[in-house]
Amino acid sequence: MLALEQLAIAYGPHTVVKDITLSLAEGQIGCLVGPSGCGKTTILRAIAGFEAPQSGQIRLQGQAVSTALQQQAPEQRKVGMVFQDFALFPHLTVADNISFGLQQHSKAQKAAKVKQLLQLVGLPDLGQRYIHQLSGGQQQRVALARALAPEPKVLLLDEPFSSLDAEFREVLARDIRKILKQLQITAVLVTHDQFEAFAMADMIGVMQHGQLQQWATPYELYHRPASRFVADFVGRGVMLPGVMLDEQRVETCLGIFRQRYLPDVRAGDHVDVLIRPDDIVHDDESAIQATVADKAFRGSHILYTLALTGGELVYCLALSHHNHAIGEQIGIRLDLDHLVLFPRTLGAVSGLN
Ligand SMILES: Nc1ncnc2c1ncn2[C@@H]1O[C@H](COP(=O)(O)OP(=O)(O)OP(=O)(O)O)[C@@H](O)[C@H]1O
Repeated sequence: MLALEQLAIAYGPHTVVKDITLSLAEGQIGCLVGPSGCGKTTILRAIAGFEAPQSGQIRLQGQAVSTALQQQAPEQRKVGMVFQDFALFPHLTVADNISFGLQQHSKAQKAAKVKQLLQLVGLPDLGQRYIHQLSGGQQQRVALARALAPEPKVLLLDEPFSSLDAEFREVLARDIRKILKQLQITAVLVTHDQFEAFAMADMIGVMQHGQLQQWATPYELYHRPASRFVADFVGRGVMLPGVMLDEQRVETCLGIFRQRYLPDVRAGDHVDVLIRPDDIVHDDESAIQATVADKAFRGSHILYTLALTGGELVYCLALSHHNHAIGEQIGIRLDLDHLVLFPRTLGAVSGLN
């Protein structure tokens, strides 16, 4: 449905998007995450038709719409956009905002469309309100309805939730995902917030310096990060130092772990093993003791920061009835489903994020 093939985009002499290849099937939701300035918005603008490629191409429904030589005009692409600041018209009602892009439709068609979309975004009774009479979340739903009104094939969402409260964002992201899935719309979301990406996306692309580091499902990205950068950027975790005993076994201060297929490592190599908070299990029976250095209450869980006897810090996600005070010693064991490790290179830091 949407394919970016070896896409590069430059502003003057600076190539800010480099060799991006990714694709989404019809109805799939993709998400681009990465540090500020890594090129996420530039990619959205190129898909919408506002930036021309330096090389490579963009295909929509099999047809090349952007190449270095030719550009289909933005209004012919059937691509809708939802922005961070909503960009709604304050002097128009909700209904008029939604029907704004439907100039060629009759009054009755517009009214029917507005009614259907208000229903879809969960605001059936708010058509006659003005924008300032709505909450931030309601405004974002109106912005979504307005973008959906012309029935786009692809919807682009640029940090659509960033002005909303953190706890509310994930809920809205889930709701919007349901709406997009119901309509089978292909969408690309740009966000800084990985939890928003997890809540909404089928596929996530992690970008750094204009390049795509990994394009994978949220599960794969979290459990099988392709690089140290992705491991650091997505989810919490620490890198625990280890030494390879042979090509399949690594020794760490939490024990010896084994896996059959590991990257190119040999006996004696120094590595960093990625440990997620859910890999560390609180176990009173365990001989391995750790000291609670910090704790964060998360409702059903407590996220502990634990100091191991050698001083290394790890996270542990424990059910919240396992309530321990800072300074207390608790038993832990490592429950690794699979090993993610990276060869230790000069300058690599193992630490918390
Ligand atoms: N119109 C422009 N002219 C020149 N350089 C630009 C222009 N727009 C963006 N850039 C540069 O291109 C790079 C990528 O910008 P882009 O807005 O795509 O990043 P981003 O990942 O979306 O960042 P953020 O998360 O901060 O929004 C940045 O270095 C930015 O300064």
